[in-house]
Amino acid sequence: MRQLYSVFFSFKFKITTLVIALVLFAGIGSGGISLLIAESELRQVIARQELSLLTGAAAFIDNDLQNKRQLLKTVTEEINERGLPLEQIQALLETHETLRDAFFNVNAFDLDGNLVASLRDRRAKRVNIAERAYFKDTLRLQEGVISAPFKSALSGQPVVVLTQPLRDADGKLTGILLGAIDLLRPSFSAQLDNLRAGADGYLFIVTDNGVTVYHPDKNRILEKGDDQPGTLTAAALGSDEGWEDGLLDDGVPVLLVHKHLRETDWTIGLSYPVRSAFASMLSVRMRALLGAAVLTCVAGLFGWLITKNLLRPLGRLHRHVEDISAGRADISVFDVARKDEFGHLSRAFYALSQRRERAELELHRLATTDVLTGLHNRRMFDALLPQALARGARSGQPVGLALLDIDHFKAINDTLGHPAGDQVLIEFSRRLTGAVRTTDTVARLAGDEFVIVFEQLSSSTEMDVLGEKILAAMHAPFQLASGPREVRTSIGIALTTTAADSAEDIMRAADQALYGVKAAGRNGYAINSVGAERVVRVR
Ligand SMILES: Nc1nc2c(ncn2[C@@H]2O[C@H](COP(=O)(O)OP(=O)(O)OP(=O)(O)O)[C@@H](O)[C@H]2O)c(=O)[nH]1
Repeated sequence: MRQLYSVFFSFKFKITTLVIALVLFAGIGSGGISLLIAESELRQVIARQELSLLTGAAAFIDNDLQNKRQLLKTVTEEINERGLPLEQIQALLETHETLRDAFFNVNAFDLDGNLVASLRDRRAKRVNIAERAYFKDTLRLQEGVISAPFKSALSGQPVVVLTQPLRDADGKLTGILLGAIDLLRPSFSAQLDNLRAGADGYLFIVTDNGVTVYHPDKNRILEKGDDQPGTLTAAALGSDEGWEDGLLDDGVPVLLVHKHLRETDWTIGLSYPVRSAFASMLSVRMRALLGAAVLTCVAGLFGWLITKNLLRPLGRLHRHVEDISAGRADISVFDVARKDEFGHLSRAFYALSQRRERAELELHRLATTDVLTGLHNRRMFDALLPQALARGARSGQPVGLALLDIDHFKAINDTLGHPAGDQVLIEFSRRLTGAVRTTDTVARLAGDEFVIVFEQLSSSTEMDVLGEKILAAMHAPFQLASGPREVRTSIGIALTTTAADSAEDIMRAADQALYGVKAAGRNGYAINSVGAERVVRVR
């Protein structure tokens, strides 16, 4: 749990999360923008494609209406030119086979709107169309019109009629000729039924009043469509041609393409569900999302590996600091040659550690050195003596220890003052150090008490020479500020006899020897062996 917690808060985790977030942002951002652009382009392409399909359908209907109108006009002109009375029109109509193909029925009406001829049924019931708008319009305009779709009184079918005015030889109106188109008959709708947009798109035709002229669902023919803003009808009637987004009654989003017909006030529309219109785009989108997800995973993995690799020097630096703190390594492990930030950090740590090491050394020096003389102090001596004894025990060579006390030092202090006493102590130390080998250990124990440890003694007589040498070193008067001063010293020397002799043993023996020298009048040395009861007075 704790490990998991530290992973979450690790720099590595944060960087990796950042990398993934950036990749996601960039991926989704650029992918999304590309998809949007592509979708918008594709929408234009599809809409244009559908509009061209619709233009073809519109041209077909326009041509069909024009041909029918032309046919009706030709028959009307023939009637008018021949000055045929209304009662002879029935016979003439029956001679024109093409009328049967073009129209569901062709009728003639007199000026009162009464039926006078019917191509398909001579005995058709005598209907009156005087109140029909297309009848009135034809008489008023004295030219042919196309009616709004309506339910035929004769056939009961939804129809649209084309009219032409009939005239006598003098050019006076005598009635109208009317060609009916059955909106449910294949001759009108078959071609449109075949024109479909995809599997679930369809064509429809509405009049300017929003009445449905054609719809694949035949029940909707003659229905007045909802022309509220946002509906298919409103969109279709909105402009001459174009495309826009729409919604079906059941909320299905559709691409709506529409075009106004040339021959009449109808608009042909095409409703194409977005789902199938953009099926290829949607599949591209899915694949793009999948690709982005895979890319994100791969980027995350690479981000993790790269971050891990990049941060490796930081981990090493951390381990080095820990190792140095624990004393397992020294500061040379820092990689100060690196040129990057980790190099800067390593160099900073190196410098910091160097300063700390120097401070520690200084602290150690202060703790183990006698400030006045610069010799080892008592603490250091206590540490060094057992080491020297251990070395002697290993090599089998005796260890010698000389304990020194300046004779009547108190008198120097008392007569010449403390600073003169200090001067004597300093000069005494200098001469003492000069009289012995550099490998011998010289320390100031306290006040005017000094000690020397001798190692690797070749013979016990060597200590005699050393005693003499020290006495001789002090022989010349000390040059003090107050003038020259004789300084003498008493030396008690002890020698180890067995490897088991301890620091206390040899100190005690040296002390005994020193006591002996003092008792004998000072300014001399005596040698004692550890374990011996008698001090051998030498001088
Ligand atoms: N100037 C000076 N005096 C010190 C220092 N440390 C201790 N003393 C003095 O050294 C003297 C040591 O006196 P002792 O060793 O007891 O007396 P002594 O006169 O040497 O007598 P013997 O050793 O018996 O000859 C004392 O008076 C201390 O005050 C120091 O650092 N500087």
